[in-house]
Amino acid sequence: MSRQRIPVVVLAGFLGSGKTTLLNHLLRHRAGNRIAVVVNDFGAIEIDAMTVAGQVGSTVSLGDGCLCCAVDASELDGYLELLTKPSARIDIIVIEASGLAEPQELVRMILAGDNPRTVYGGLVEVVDAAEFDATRERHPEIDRHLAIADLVVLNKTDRVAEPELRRLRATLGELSPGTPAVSASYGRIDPALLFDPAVRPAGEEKVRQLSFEDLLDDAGAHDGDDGHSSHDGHLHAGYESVSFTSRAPVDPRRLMAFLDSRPDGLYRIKGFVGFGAYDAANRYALHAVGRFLRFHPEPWPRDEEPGTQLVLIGSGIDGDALLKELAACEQTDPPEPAGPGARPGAVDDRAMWGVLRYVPGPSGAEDPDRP
Ligand SMILES: Nc1nc2c(ncn2[C@@H]2O[C@H](COP(=O)(O)OP(=O)(O)OP(=O)(O)O)[C@@H](O)[C@H]2O)c(=O)[nH]1
Repeated sequence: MSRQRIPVVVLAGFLGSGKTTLLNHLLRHRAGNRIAVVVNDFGAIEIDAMTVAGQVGSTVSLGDGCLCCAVDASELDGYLELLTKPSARIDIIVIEASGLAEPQELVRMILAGDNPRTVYGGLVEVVDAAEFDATRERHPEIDRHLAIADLVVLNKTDRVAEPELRRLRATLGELSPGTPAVSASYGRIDPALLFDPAVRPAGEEKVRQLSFEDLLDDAGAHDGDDGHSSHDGHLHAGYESVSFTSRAPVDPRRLMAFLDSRPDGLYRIKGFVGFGAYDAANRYALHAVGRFLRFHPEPWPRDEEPGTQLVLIGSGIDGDALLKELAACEQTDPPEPAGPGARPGAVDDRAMWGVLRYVPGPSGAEDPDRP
């Protein structure tokens, strides 16, 4: 089976919105993952959490200044090359955009990069609930950042009363239509929004030292997350996850119609799709984050029966309705035959065109949905 691509997540937000706090939270709750962080300044990152765990092998500091100014695309590619060396065994890369950096530039660089081991993992925009109006006045460009975000984290909700939060959520909904927004205090979002628990070879798990994370997890059983009270919100609050499994082949046109009209709030879709006779040799790894979508065909593993397995994650989504819509994508009729002159039994290739549009080419396809 081919090695999974490493998601590169961009973490953005204005000065003091809580990016570092959120990053530290992810580092402590990384579910066995090795996270590489690319930051301007290590000052506030809990290096202890990384070194005691001994699981974050590679970290790169970009020196002072705005990330986008400091790094051109070829330099960023170089860092990503380093961090994605198989020997580093990194599972996810988080790039913290400095307060003033234009996240759009960074996202473009990642999408334009030609590293076959990475995949865009989404732009997470952290918003300070208490300072949102003032920040918007000083930095109107925040509207632009929100418009291209894949996930909005409305942070510091502990500092704002519920009616005000409702107003903020409504404003975010207008500025970033369709983008899921999760509320948080101290950046405590569920890491499952961004990455999956690591699946490691059995031997490797045995040699893993007791990590800081394990200790925190033990403490968490008594004290609640991060030592804060557990009364102010369960980690899983604010989003929903549903799984779809089917042995029936999926109709490519129907699936594309479903994906093209995927509902507001559906943040991630991941898994594998089988298109039956339309491509019997391959399964298609599906990776969607926000409006970004990719398919990666790969041969079916020898011991695996063809089928489709997808996980959908979002906030404010109707899980049952989504599962019904996916079930309606199953092929009910025999595949359309190819036109006259084709070999007997051949199916109509055109059915797959919509899917193939999202398969990266040899030079790494630009996302058709991005400006
Ligand atoms: N009350 C409250 N304070 C928070 C929350 N999240 C972060 N803070 C505090 O806000 C301050 C700024 O948080 P950081 O995580 O450093 O913010 P940042 O976005 O990384 O800041 P820069 O790196 O300066 O852009 C710190 O003092 C945090 O402890 C929250 O949800 N509630």
